[in-house]
Amino acid sequence: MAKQNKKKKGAPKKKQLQSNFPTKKETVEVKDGVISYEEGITVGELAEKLGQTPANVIKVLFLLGTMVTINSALNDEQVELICLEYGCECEKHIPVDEINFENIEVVDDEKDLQPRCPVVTIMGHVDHGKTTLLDTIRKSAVVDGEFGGITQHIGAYQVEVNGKKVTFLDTPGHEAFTAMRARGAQVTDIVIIVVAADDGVMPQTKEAIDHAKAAGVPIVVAINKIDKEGADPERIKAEMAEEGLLPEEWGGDTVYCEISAKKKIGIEELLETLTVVAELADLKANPNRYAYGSVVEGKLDKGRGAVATLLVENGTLRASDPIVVGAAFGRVRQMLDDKGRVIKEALPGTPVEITGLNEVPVAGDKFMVFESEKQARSVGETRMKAKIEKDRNSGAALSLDDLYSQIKEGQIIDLNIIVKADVQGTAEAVKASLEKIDVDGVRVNVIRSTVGAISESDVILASASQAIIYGFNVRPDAKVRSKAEEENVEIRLHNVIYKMVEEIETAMKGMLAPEYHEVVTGQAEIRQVIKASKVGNIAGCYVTDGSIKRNSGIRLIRDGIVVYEGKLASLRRFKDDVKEVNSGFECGLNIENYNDIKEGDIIEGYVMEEVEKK
Ligand SMILES: Nc1nc2c(ncn2[C@@H]2O[C@H](COP(=O)(O)OP(=O)(O)OP(=O)(O)O)[C@@H](O)[C@H]2O)c(=O)[nH]1
Repeated sequence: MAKQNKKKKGAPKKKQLQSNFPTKKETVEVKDGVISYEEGITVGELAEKLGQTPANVIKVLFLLGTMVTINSALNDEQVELICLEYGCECEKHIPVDEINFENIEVVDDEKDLQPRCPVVTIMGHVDHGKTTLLDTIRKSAVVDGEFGGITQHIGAYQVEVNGKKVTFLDTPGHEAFTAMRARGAQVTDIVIIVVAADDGVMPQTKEAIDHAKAAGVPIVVAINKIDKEGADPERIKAEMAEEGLLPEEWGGDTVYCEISAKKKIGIEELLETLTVVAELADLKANPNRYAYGSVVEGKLDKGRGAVATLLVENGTLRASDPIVVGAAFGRVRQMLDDKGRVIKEALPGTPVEITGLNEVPVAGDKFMVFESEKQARSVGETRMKAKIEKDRNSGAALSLDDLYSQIKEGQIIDLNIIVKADVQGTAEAVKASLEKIDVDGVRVNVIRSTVGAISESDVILASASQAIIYGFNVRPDAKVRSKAEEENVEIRLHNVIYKMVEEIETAMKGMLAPEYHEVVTGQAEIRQVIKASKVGNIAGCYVTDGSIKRNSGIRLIRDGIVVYEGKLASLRRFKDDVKEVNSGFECGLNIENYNDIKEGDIIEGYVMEEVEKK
């Protein structure tokens, strides 16, 4: 026993981690003259596929300055070079299991399993006290003096009850729960259904019961607001019993706790009950494997880029792990726990916030850690392509300008739209407003509505489905803009929903005749921030694209998000005021009435040009 206690807790070394994928090799269809290979192919294996001796293959690489042996694993570039030498094409094969990792069934050996903490969701009718209960529990967990009581919102948090951890999903209500389940993510182990003692079983209480039952998870009923006058817990029990949740004391098997979330009555008992229910559920996981799990929340952060809250379901997640999350990929750059502390590893049942992904994933997406970054990248890219393919909406679409002429021709037109916004709420609001547009002959299809900067994958999807991209408080960078030009994809940028709707409606009615339209003149990158007492912060910039004009409008962009829109207060080269600075030159500038600039920010200049009426 003593020996066990001494055993170092936490995760084993990387080398000892188990893979999440079955080891059996798939049979791969062989095409003439094309060598199919998988990640980690060795010199010997490739030689055999090419019908060469390993010595020949070793020689090819030797002549290129690389020493290998028969058992060395080759990277993609080396495989390509060798195949080229023998006049063959090569094609990397990624096993289906890896691409569709949602479907793999990981089976752990009983001996590897260790108890893990439960994940709890709180559901119940409006105003019955879900949010108050979540807050009270969160605060109850903060030990005096610990981190000054600071907790950050990452979508989930953990508390400790008698030395055992319990994870709470921080989004009350069953919408989040259902959305996750609809995406195949069942992360909740226990559901607390909150019922107000002075109210009773209401429609959403019933819905919550249905959802919990459908998910097959244990239910704990929290009768809340027992401090209130008119509170009648016995009546609640009777009403809940009618819904099939017979209390233990009445001979059933549902545990009831009487609490006041506001007055902090019965909270400890409720938490203890959760640990007991969790123990009965015998929740276990294997920390000795590569991590996988689900996304609780995804967002685009102004300073940190794509940020995701992940819940580790099995395995151990560690900083710098190569990871695929939904269709995004990257390396876990920074990993924070729910208290905002940087951590190096996260065990099963733990919620963490990570950065380092190339796109923002959505709640319910699955994540999987891979053994190499290259593997993560190829799986991520394949999944992105598949996602684009899936999102692709058939049907002809068009640019806003020629919408009317097509409507006049009497065709029913599909106007495909991709919405990108800085926050989830806006993305949803924009999507909803667009879908409400009602003009004869036009069907508005929002084919993608996500949070994040406008990316190349959006342009590719737009090009494939002839869609228009609408950006809300987000901007394409120069690379994305040139890709859009190349693909003839229209990107329209707005920050007021009704104006966007108006624009589309007028276009539909054939009245789209903008007097002016915006032309981006160029972009500059802030390389240095110089503090000057009189005029505020001066941005030392390098013009990366086009030109920046003294009199133009400007936008300040940070990680693809517009943080400010306004005018320049000055534009200088060395000590002289200038009218324009071209690409490849440095300049100093400051923004009228705005000081919060940072190194790495992008200044985008634009002018309004009159458009000839057609
Ligand atoms: N007296 C009393 N009031 C409570 C208690 N718990 C919550 N309340 C109050 O009830 C109201 C609703 O509580 P919320 O926690 O916002 O309820 P909710 O279920 O999260 O509501 P929605 O987010 O709208 O679904 C608030 O005014 C709370 O202060 C309690 O134990 N006793």
